[in-house]
Amino acid sequence: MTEPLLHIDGLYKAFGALQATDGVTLTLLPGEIHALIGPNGAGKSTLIKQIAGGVTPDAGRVWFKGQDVTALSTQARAQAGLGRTFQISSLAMEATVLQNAVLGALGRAGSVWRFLRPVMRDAALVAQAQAALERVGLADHAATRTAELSHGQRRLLEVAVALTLKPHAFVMDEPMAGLGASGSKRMTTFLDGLRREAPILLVEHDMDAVFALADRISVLVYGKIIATGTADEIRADPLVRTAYLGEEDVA
Ligand SMILES: Nc1ncnc2c1ncn2[C@@H]1O[C@H](COP(=O)(O)OP(=O)(O)OP(=O)(O)O)[C@@H](O)[C@H]1O
Repeated sequence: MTEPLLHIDGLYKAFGALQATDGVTLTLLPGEIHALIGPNGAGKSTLIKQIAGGVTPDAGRVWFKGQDVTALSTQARAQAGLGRTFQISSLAMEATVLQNAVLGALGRAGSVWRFLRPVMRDAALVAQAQAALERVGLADHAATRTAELSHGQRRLLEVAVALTLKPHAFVMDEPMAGLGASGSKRMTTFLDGLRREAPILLVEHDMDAVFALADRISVLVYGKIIATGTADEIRADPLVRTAYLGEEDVA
């Protein structure tokens, strides 16, 4: 049997009386896009934060490439090859596109800001950043101030930033959010190709993208996974139809 790259084993997280994740177990296999869907407030972002670091689980373990990473910081998980894109932009808006990508390649943020000038003279880092920009189609915008990018371009830049660390797996929180039809299509095509190099755990509300891309879909409702399966299995699942997908969405 194929070993999962990422194995989430019984994760729990409560915020006061609210059980945001309630014993979530799932795997991410090499080469796949595993989409995680569910209504607003189901616990998807909390789960992603527990996987990538940032939210410490009350119980449960996160295994990445056979290693227990539950106690590792977000940065250590990123350095270990777990790439992440955020729901809310983590880009430095006043920096150029290339500078953001170089910060990504450095694997750190914030505190490194004051060292940015010397870092921009590091040829290897800059080359790594440029290669990532090339892959997402932003090479021509390297010198552009990030604030001047369109929303869709910023989303692609976030993916490029994550790519600079050459991740072995991705967790992505709503990469399609706010993209127009053409932006979504472009991102869908990009993610479709990316899965061969690094599997993707994809949290996404855009059902067209989810059903077009996902090898497997898990449905999270009130912090619990109520179903996992292929797009066809999920469409046909009566529990999912009742709990989440409107009949019109699955027709
Ligand atoms: N830091 C926090 N403190 C208190 N409650 C929180 C915190 N983070 C999340 N919650 C609550 O936990 C529940 C799950 O939230 P979460 O953001 O994980 O859901 P989600 O499925 O990602 O929702 P959406 O699709 O709207 O992004 C929600 O009721 C939310 O209000």
